[in-house]
Amino acid sequence: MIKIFATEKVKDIDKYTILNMPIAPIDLVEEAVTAFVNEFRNHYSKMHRIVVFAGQGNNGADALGIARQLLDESYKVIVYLFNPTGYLSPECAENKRRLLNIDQVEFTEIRDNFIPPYLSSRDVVIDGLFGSGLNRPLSGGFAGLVKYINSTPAEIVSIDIPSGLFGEDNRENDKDCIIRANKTFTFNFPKLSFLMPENEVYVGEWKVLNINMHPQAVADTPTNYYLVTEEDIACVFQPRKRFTHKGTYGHALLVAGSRGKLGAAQLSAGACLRSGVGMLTVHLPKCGELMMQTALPEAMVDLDAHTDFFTVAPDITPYTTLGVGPGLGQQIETAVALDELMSAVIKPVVLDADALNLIASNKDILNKIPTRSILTPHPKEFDRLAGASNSAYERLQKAREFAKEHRLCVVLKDAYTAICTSEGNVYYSVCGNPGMATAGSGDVLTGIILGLLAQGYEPETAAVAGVFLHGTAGDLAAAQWSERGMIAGDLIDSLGKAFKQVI
Ligand SMILES: NC(=O)C1=CN([C@@H]2O[C@H](COP(=O)(O)OP(=O)(O)OC[C@H]3O[C@@H](n4cnc5c(N)ncnc54)[C@H](OP(=O)(O)O)[C@@H]3O)[C@@H](O)[C@H]2O)[C@H](O)CC1
Ligand SMILES: [K+]
Repeated sequence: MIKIFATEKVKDIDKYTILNMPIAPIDLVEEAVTAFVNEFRNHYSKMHRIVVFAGQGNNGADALGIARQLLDESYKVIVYLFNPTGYLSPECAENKRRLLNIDQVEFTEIRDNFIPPYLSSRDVVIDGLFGSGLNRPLSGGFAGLVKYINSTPAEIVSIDIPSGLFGEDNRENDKDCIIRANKTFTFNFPKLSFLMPENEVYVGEWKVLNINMHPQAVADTPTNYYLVTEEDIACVFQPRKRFTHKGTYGHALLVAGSRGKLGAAQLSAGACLRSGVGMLTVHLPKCGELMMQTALPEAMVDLDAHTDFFTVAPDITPYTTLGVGPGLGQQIETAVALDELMSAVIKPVVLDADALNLIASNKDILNKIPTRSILTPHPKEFDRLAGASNSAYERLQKAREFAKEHRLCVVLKDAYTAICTSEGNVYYSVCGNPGMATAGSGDVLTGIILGLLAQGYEPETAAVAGVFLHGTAGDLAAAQWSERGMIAGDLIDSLGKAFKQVI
């Protein structure tokens, strides 16, 4: 897991690193500078003019160091250092001194008035005005400068974080006074704000660059936010032992489908079967029998009394666990049957789609859901459950509270899906792609998580690993069929390869 720290915690990690590595602050900056230049070189040739904007703190120190290293490599660079208060951090002052050692460097230090340079689409701006030390929204001259840079056609690359953007909560920020970068190269871990859809316009494409941090400081510094890596998922899975049988791997019950939405049941069931489950029974309205038995001979079918939708809670004794929701519909009889079903279960279940919509309009059911159950809402479904939010950040905080209050695991689906556990932790998966924004994709995720839960994985593990495998399958499907050409069924077809890649 990569820990995602609040920006103020980074300072503590820096301090610990400087004291215990030991490494001098100026050398830490130089590491950041080298990491940035190594990445920058891969994207921008010497054909571009590089215009560096540096601030007074260590983000500015990075910027001045980057200017120096790029000049050493014969890039054409001009540098503006903004120093309205006349104070530079020690590392910034030292990097200014080192930069000025270079003959004929084009360097301007601005104390008050500033006439901005003309910037064309061939220029690349390096934004090193403010980094993790930003402590209030930009105003005055800095706000004007940021607005000017944004108004030009120049490409913008931000150091660590776009200037003006906070690392976490931007609800109170002035949205016009934030650099709109094309790329952000950030140090050691993504900032939480990078994972919010509303900030994509500022962050652009982002990449984490590793610089030395003391491992003990990283290990000891607490956080509630984590980025899941392939290695984390690889070690979750136990090898399947030779002397095992289908009973070893659980018997899942999927309650899904209604007339016109039977495909959701089929997709979810297919994904569940491809996730290593021992047996799967699908509880369906009568109209789904032929389709399910034909499309998925591996699945067993348990028929509802009704022809078109779910009306009678099945006996759950034979099953290890159950998943409810894909394509279920929202009939009153379905709500009653769901209520009955939730009253009968005691072990964690997976709830998705219409199961969540029914719960949103019949909140009593919420109290009947077994603790540590997994809910997989997309943003609109979550808003129906917990009330509307003005931003993804606000929704995330609500999802954390909701998960803690109801002792559930909330999988908030989005470009970067957040898994919020009842302990208040959030696990992010950043694999997957916009090709997965297609009908049935969520049904597939429900099936995967159900399959893992039935095999006995802890609910939070099943949720995290399920989301990761789903995203990996999505990336494999996009590689084969393209983001536009892929459909949800391709995710199921790619699941086997996803397991092979991850484990
Ligand atoms: N481990 C790492 O990740 C490393 C990161 N590095 C780089 O260092 C910066 C963080 O540097 P820091 O000096 O802490 O902060 P900033 O450069 O962002 O600037 C802070 C100064 O800015 C002033 N400030 C804050 N908000 C505003 C504002 N809205 N308007 C004007 N001025 C503002 C603040 O001073 P005040 O006294 O006015 O509050 C600070 O002086 C990190 O982002 C990386 O780029 C290192 O290179 C090494 C390790
Ligand atoms: K910056």
